[in-house]
Amino acid sequence: MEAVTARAHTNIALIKYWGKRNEELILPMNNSISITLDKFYTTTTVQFCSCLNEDMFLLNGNIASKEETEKISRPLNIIRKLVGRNIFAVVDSINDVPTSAGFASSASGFAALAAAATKAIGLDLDSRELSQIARQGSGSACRSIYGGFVEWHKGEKEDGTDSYAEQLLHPNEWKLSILSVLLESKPKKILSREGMKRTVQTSVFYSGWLETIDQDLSIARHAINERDFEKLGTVLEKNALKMHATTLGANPPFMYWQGATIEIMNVIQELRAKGIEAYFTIDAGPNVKVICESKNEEIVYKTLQGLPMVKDIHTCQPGPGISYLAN
Ligand SMILES: O=C(O)C[C@@](O)(CF)CCOP(=O)(O)OP(=O)(O)O
Repeated sequence: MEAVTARAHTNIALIKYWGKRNEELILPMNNSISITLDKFYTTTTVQFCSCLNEDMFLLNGNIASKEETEKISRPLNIIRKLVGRNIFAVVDSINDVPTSAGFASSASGFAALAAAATKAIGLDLDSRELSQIARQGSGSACRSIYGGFVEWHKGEKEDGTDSYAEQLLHPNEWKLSILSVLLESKPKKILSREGMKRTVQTSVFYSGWLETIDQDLSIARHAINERDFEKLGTVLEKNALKMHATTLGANPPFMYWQGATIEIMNVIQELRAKGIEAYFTIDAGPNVKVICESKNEEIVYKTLQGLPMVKDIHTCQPGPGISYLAN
């Protein structure tokens, strides 16, 4: 069977996915909204062969660990079931996501895998169907199927057939700047999957997260529709702070922030006090992503660049959804 190569880009959540209602099917407790980025992506080539008796996974040129291979076999098993064939594949993934960029490559990785593997086995799925396969690799991956501004619908059904992502706005429609600020920090100990599980199960603040998430989503949708940056920035910063507040109420409590994280948060709020509109968001780690309109990108960059705790800054804009490359 022919090899197929697909590319998918990383995304950054503006309204966070934080908590599952179903761990096995990776179904979220709430909708989330993200921006797919232009700079960082994964390129994945998949080739099925009846000559194989298990999946083989090459990650950045090296044979992947058994654990990493098991992770990619999950979506491949779904694809095999769709076609009713027990056929295995060679998966060759290259992440153009420098670890210094402060982004996880799982979102772009599972989106590229879903796109390449379905085509390689002879399926021709639409984006919504692809997002449901990517979702079962890693939740946030479903959003990377699309470019620009994307919403992941949590769905209500137990089987997850109504939990998929769709595009809210094309990447060329709103040229925001996203600055990923890499800070001097110790490696993070609690991965997002474990962090959100502990939070859902034990956090006294998790009910507050769920009570206000629909309002955050509605504000964000309107802000994106109206290209109202102040409205979007305000809600995304609040949403990130609420997400991280839930971790403090977990048992045992935990915190992704480190000293440098809080220093950057203060710098951004001081910039706003001076009239430079910039907002921050933070995921499951100490690094900060700063969002501003392109007209302010340079002044925000220069403000951050000189700070002692800043190790690296990568500037992105909204980017494309999946694409297929010639082999
Ligand atoms: O991206 C967001 O909405 C917010 C987060 O990045 C954390 F801040 C969660 C990402 O979670 P993910 O890695 O997708 O978890 P999985 O489904 O357990 O693989």
